[in-house]
Amino acid sequence: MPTRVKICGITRPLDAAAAAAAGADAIGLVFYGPSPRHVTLDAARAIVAALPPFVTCVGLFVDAAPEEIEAVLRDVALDVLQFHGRETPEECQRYGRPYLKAIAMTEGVDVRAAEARYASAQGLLLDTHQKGRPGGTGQVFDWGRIPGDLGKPVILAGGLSPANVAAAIDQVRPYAVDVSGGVESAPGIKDERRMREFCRYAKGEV
Ligand SMILES: O=C(O)c1ccccc1NCC(=O)[C@H](O)[C@H](O)COP(=O)(O)O
Repeated sequence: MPTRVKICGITRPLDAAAAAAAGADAIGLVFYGPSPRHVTLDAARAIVAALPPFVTCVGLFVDAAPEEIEAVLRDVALDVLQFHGRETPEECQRYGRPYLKAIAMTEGVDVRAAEARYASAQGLLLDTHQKGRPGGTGQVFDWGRIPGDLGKPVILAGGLSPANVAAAIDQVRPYAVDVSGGVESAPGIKDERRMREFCRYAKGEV
């Protein structure tokens, strides 16, 4: 089975359609105000409407209030939630949707303990840790810190690009790869050619 690809931080309907055409299995919408990739409810609805069938839409939150998440869920057809903050497992699962828990790959992180704690998660998204930046850092972390015997699907994130995604997959063997800055021409603006390249390398087509 080829490695799945999630392209995160989509802010425009045309980028969503281009991501799907490039071969992305999922796209991510950032509902976190301080991010340059933050989307409004109107933008999110338009992006979802631009997606063909069978492309998963993931909504991303950072310690958001439940009322905020519920308001998004009422308006936007999200398939999966992704939590990048200090949300507890109970907070992640209260919406009755599948969810991914992002784990910041700090020096001393215990990924196995995180896996046990977030037993209800559909998968773990392992991302670079940078103080004050809960995601979208554009930086790679040391993939050697990922235990090889995790039971849950691993979504590898952090500084991936067409240039390094094949090596990352070779070393980590993740369930999926997640990219944002590595396929952009500017924050929040995706580059069609880079998305195509990324998907081809991730799926072993080159
Ligand atoms: O993308 C953001 O701006 C962002 C802000 C706050 C929390 C998460 C955010 N992105 C989450 C993602 O899933 C990114 O794709 C992931 O962090 C990798 O980003 P990059 O290193 O730029 O590929």
